[in-house]
Amino acid sequence: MVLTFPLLSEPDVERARELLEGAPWVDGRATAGDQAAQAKRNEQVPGDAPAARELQALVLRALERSPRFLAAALPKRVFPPAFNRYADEANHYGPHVDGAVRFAEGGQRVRTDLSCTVFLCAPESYDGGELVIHDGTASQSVKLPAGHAVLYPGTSVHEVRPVTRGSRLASFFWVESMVRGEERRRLLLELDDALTALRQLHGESAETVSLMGTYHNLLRMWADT
Ligand SMILES: O=C(O)CCC(=O)C(=O)O
Ligand SMILES: [Fe+2]
Repeated sequence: MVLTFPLLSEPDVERARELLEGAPWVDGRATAGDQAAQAKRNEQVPGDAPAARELQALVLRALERSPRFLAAALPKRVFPPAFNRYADEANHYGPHVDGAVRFAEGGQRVRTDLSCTVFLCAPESYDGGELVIHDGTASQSVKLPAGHAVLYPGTSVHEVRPVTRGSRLASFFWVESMVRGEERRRLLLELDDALTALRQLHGESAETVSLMGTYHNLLRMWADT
């Protein structure tokens, strides 16, 4: 499932762009595995740079307050958000898969059940730069307004198309979910969404309480906390 949703406020996006303008940038290949490094031509901010630290906190705060993210990802651990730029010669990331387990600073391991990109530039300000997610036989091309996020299966082959004008700034990170398995997460999200819609239509009732119980009992059965 590929899900898009607004995440960062306008002031957050502005602050992010301001910090990234003055941040140090290094070759993105430094953090890629062998296959991905061959496909990767972008730049990233080192994770320990002060700008990255402030921005990580900004993105994590927004994630904690996003009902859509919480309902879809059912997060157990979030890898510290990283920041990338595609422009000029370092302008694309060819088809690749993300490593199944990422090692964060301090030795924490995060299984990459879900991948997320938060777009930080207005789509009109650059050409190209679509994130293309290949899911079996179907492909989905995603280019979102500044501050919007896309959450997609960590299992997918994906790529960032060349940026041919301007530059594309983004935050990207991975999420280990409490619920293992895309299908289970999708069922829970569908149930959650249907329940919210039912409540809006008819208010709370014995039936919505009962369905709410079913949701939590499924989550209790599947969650690994
Ligand atoms: O820039 C993006 O949207 C995705 C980055 C990516 O796929 C990666 O760093 O593994
Ligand atoms: Fe990737």
